[in-house]
Amino acid sequence: MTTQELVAQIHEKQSFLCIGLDVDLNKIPKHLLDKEDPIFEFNKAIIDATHHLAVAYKPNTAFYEAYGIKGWKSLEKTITYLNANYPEVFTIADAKRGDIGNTSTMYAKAFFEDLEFDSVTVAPYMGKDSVEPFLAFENKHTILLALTSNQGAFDFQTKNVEGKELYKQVLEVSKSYKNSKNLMYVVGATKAEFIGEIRKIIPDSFLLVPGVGAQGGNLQEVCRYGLNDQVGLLINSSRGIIYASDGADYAKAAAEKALELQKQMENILKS
Ligand SMILES: O=C(O)c1cc(=O)[nH]c(=O)n1[C@@H]1O[C@H](COP(=O)(O)O)[C@@H](O)[C@H]1O
Repeated sequence: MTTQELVAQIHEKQSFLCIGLDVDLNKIPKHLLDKEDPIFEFNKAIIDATHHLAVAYKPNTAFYEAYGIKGWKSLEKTITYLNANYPEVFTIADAKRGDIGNTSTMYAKAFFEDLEFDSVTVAPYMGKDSVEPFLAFENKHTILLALTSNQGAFDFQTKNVEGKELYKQVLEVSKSYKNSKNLMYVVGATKAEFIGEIRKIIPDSFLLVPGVGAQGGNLQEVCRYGLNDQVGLLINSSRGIIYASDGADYAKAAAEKALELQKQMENILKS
């Protein structure tokens, strides 16, 4: 998917919501556990109930890999279902990959060619030759971890390296990578006060912002600093939406939570 198509979808739905499909068998409604593929059944119902309110879906691959081959099958069924039924939505494989060049190419093939995701999250730690193999794929997007939502972000990411915080070095240096137009960046909603500085370095890039809902990030504050001419934000909520209810009404309850966020986004876009 091109960035222009993503932006058009945001305007049409008046939403820049990304729903995180982080499916934990201990948290989904008990009646689904009798089904052949409980994870896919859960995802399908959530997607069907929310696709008009969200512009992106982000399965975190850890929640699938944890269940071995069965989990990987559920992931494959989920992305195939999304691409077949809702081709307008932007899909993110939250896999946080990155390795030496030839290995990164294989990771990129796994998520872009085999599973046909639009994007994948990538860790910048191994540098240029670990990121560029992902960027080589046309109309696919590499979402680089810049400033993450967790407390451990302060261990390294905000440390001063040659006169500048490390996350700023990541932003600046990555702009020089080949095909850097295919880059987006992860910035945690819990780090909203940093977004103004981040926008000075990457005014035009899309930011994937996880951490609203369960982690306590504030949507209004993120938007105050993060919105740009083409909106430029994808706000992710996982647990806050998909586990709104653990009863038979789980999909309806998820849609209600998604609607709350979409309404706030619509108001922000109109103001
Ligand atoms: O790359 C991510 O998506 C990510 C980066 C980050 O800094 N913080 C963060 O929470 N995430 C992911 O975003 C999701 C957040 O889930 P909730 O806290 O349940 O909304 C999880 O899949 C996390 O792995």
